[in-house]
Amino acid sequence: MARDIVTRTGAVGGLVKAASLSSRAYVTFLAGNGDYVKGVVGLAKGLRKVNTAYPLVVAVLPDVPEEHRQILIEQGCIVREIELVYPPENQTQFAMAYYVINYSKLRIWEFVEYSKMIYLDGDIQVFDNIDHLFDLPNKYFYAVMDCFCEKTWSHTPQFKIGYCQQCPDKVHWPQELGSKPPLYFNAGMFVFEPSLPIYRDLLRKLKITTPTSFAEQDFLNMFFKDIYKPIPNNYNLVLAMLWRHPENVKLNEVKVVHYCAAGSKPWRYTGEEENMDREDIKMLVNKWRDIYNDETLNYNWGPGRIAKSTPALLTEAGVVHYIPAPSAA
Ligand SMILES: O=c1ccn([C@@H]2O[C@H](COP(=O)(O)OP(=O)(O)O)[C@@H](O)[C@H]2O)c(=O)[nH]1
Ligand SMILES: OC[C@H]1O[C@H](O[C@@H]2[C@@H](O)[C@H](O)[C@@H](O)[C@H](O)[C@@H]2O)[C@H](O)[C@@H](O)[C@H]1O
Ligand SMILES: [Mn+2]
Repeated sequence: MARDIVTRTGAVGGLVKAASLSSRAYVTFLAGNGDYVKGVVGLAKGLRKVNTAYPLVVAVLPDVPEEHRQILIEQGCIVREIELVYPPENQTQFAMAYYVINYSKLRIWEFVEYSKMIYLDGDIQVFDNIDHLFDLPNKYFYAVMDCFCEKTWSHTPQFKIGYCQQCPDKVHWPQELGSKPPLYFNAGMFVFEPSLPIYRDLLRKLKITTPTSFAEQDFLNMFFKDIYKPIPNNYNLVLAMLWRHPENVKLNEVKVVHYCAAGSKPWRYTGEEENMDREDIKMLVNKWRDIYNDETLNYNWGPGRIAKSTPALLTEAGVVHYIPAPSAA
């Protein structure tokens, strides 16, 4: 492939193009001026801890303040501003009101300077190296299957009859409901190839698609249903799996944890919500915090210049804001 490009577009252009075609990166998404920036800092440090060979790109909406962008740059992230993507006018009750901003995740298909990317939500942590996923065959969309058993799914036929793709033999899909729903992925983590034609097709189709409760996750499932390939739960442990399908979880083999259950965001965890007093949840929250607070995982800018510590987690006196001073070096 790279050789073809060099002959077609001349040596220099071709080499540059070939180089970019082989470039890979992790990418996450950050919106607002709230505390999700801590999630992204934790993710950056977690990827460093597992010695990934690839950078972390952060797609930020315009409302992410300069102070937060600086914190991310300080931690070695590549910060790229993206524009908001509005869903079509709708009366949809999203499962979470703020899901409306999640459509902006679609902008990452425009990052064509990368040949392959792994998208990770800001509330995800990577505890084992997953760089090998970049070598999965191209032209497919890889992600972990979601679970339909949380009450966030109570509006769906699956939930109402107790059907879940995580245990398809427990409650069979009844004929009278028509064909079984296609395999459905959690959009907190996926392996994809940026592409302008796909990007344009996504935005064009979004304009004519009625939004539904899981916002861009539902839309991405519709859009990629013909090329979606499930990967093992170990690559995106949706926390609810621990109490909904414990038989499908081997905690010591889990590589990626997705803190998406209500009350589980480690940077604001109090332990008060349902299931949050479980020992496995407490262990996973502490694992995330250990990485977040580990100063040795701060970005190393070279001799004598290590990134300063990250914004402190909630302290008794409330959040301690950290504003990185411009470096002397
Ligand atoms: O105020 C917000 C809400 C969401 N997000 C981003 O959007 C992703 C999806 O939202 P969330 O993870 O909360 O959804 P869940 O996976 O819990 O349903 C987050 O991980 C962040 O990357 C953000 O940056 N700021
Ligand atoms: O905007 C829709 C969101 O939908 C997904 O979260 C949901 C979903 O996984 C449900 O199945 C769970 O029950 C629920 O807890 C969880 O929040 C993605 O994680 C997130 O990135 C984002 O796409
Ligand atoms: Mn999430």
